[in-house]
Amino acid sequence: MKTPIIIALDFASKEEVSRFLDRFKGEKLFVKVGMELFYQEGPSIVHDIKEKGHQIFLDLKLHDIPNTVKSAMKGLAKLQCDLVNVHAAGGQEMMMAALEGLDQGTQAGQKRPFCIAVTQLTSTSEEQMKKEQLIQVPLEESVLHYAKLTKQSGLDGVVCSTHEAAIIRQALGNEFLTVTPGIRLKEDAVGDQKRVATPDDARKAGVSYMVVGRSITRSENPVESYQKFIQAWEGVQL
Ligand SMILES: O=c1ccn([C@@H]2O[C@H](COP(=O)(O)O)[C@@H](O)[C@H]2O)c(=O)[nH]1
Repeated sequence: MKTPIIIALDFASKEEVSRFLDRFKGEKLFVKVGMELFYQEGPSIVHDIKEKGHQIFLDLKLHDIPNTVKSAMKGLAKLQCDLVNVHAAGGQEMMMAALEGLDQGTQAGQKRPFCIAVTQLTSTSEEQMKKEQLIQVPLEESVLHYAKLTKQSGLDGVVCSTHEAAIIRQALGNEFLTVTPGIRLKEDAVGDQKRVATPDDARKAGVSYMVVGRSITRSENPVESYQKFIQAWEGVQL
């Protein structure tokens, strides 16, 4: 079975990443490199992690004018990650430009990375969205709207919370990826996340991948915590 978990490597240095990955003793993982790590270490961190045989989601959430996003994606394609992303709020023209950049930057014989779009961040509540973004529809409707726009733009899926994953699959099909952060075991601290769910909820909603960060990376025993998440996904009572 493919791993249902993407581990968010929210570390500040490659040494911390190395120490963390070494604990898994060669097990092949799907990991996420986000802004914190990429801005500290640059593209070499992607090469280092790929060399160890792990799959990579490069989570830089591009959001700029179409021409800038296209050029940035052309460069990022050369890193040969498995998954990259943009913000759907950047609009259809920007998302299409992201794909064009990826196509142009992908070398012959290589596979273009999957490209997904962030709908509403899992740290955003409906109340915040209405007050701060002035979007006066239910949050689920806003997420579904962005997901439809993402699909129309030709992208491969979205980042959303587990709570919206089932309606997105229903509307846009099982092939359209739903990648869901905000995953916690019942006993875990929620922190800054607003739309959280358990691995069991995520499996029932049919999500493609769960993203888990601090519950694994800040755990005293990350390997054991990772296994707990897999078991919880499989419906094992912990
Ligand atoms: O809507 C989003 C988009 C991305 N993220 C990222 O996922 C992880 C979650 O980490 P936790 O420690 O499990 O909360 C983090 O890297 C975020 O940048 C997200 O949380 N929500």
